[in-house]
Amino acid sequence: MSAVLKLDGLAKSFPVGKRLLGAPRGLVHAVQPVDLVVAQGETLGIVGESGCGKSTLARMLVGLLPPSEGTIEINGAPLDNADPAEFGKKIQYVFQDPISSLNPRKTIRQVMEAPLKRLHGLDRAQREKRISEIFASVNLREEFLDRYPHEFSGGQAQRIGIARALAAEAKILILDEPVSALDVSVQAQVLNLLADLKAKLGLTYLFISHDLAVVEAVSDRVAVLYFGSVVEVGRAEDIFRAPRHPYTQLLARSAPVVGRALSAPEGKETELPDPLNPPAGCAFKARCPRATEECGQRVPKLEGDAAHRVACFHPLEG
Ligand SMILES: Nc1ncnc2c1ncn2[C@@H]1O[C@H](COP(=O)(O)OP(=O)(O)OP(=O)(O)O)[C@@H](O)[C@H]1O
Repeated sequence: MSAVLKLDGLAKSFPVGKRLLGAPRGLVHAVQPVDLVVAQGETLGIVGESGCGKSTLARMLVGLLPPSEGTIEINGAPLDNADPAEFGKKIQYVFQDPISSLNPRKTIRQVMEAPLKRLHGLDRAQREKRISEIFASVNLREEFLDRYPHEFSGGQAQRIGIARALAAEAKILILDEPVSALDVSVQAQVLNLLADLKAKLGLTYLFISHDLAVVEAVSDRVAVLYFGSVVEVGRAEDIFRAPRHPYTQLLARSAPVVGRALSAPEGKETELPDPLNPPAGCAFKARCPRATEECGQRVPKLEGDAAHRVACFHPLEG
């Protein structure tokens, strides 16, 4: 497996309750040190409930947030946080709601031209040619180029979001809930388009979603996030059919229907722990049917073979 993306101890904490002078009142550990390797051409799904750190992880990966710790490597070279253009050529972000991520006063042509000028220094004729090619590849008509973001339906807007990401010529796309805001019929079209583009252009995807059915359908492997940590990672079919972490099992049971959002699973407690006062030991123990005293004493490490790793002292048989 050739690793195209490698995260080493990548973590983010936010100081909260900052006083004018002096130290903050506390730290929210939004993402605890994460180690992950993504292979060339792979789709890695990232699932977890609201608040588990998905967006924070995604924003670090595209250089929108500096990590507190750890490194991001692409093809063996660490990314330099101080050089956003370099980031942009390697990793791009596709937002859940592309319309609100676009400047409402810019035409789609201006939106598309920006990365071609800034990242690749193309002249006008080269830009026009490239935009035509990209628009054809995402099945958008060129007459759309002179319109403004609000003039598009959800599905068209998401194609524009994808087209903009492709303009940077990055080979890794972070897809953050890319179809969650779309009707189910349009979701399928956008997912098919993403699959075609991946095959044609040799892309690698990180697909973030709280919709387990979608993640299962598109992912080769899946990482399950809980309270800022990866608690299980493995092949998609193993994660959903033979989960080893009790949290993954609860998730899989709580979202059996296509398109159904991942709701807080039923357990002893349904709340995530307080991020300002994280519990000792395993963060899932208060909700876990298998918890023992040991779980309150130490934090379980992500262990297992390369194909399937789980952070649990009492994993299921799978
Ligand atoms: N700028 C910030 N300052 C303080 N805390 C933050 C900040 N951004 C995120 N957090 C906290 O970090 C944790 C992870 O948030 P994050 O938005 O990454 O989760 P998420 O899984 O993407 O949730 P959602 O699906 O609701 O977007 C949460 O406890 C959140 O409150």
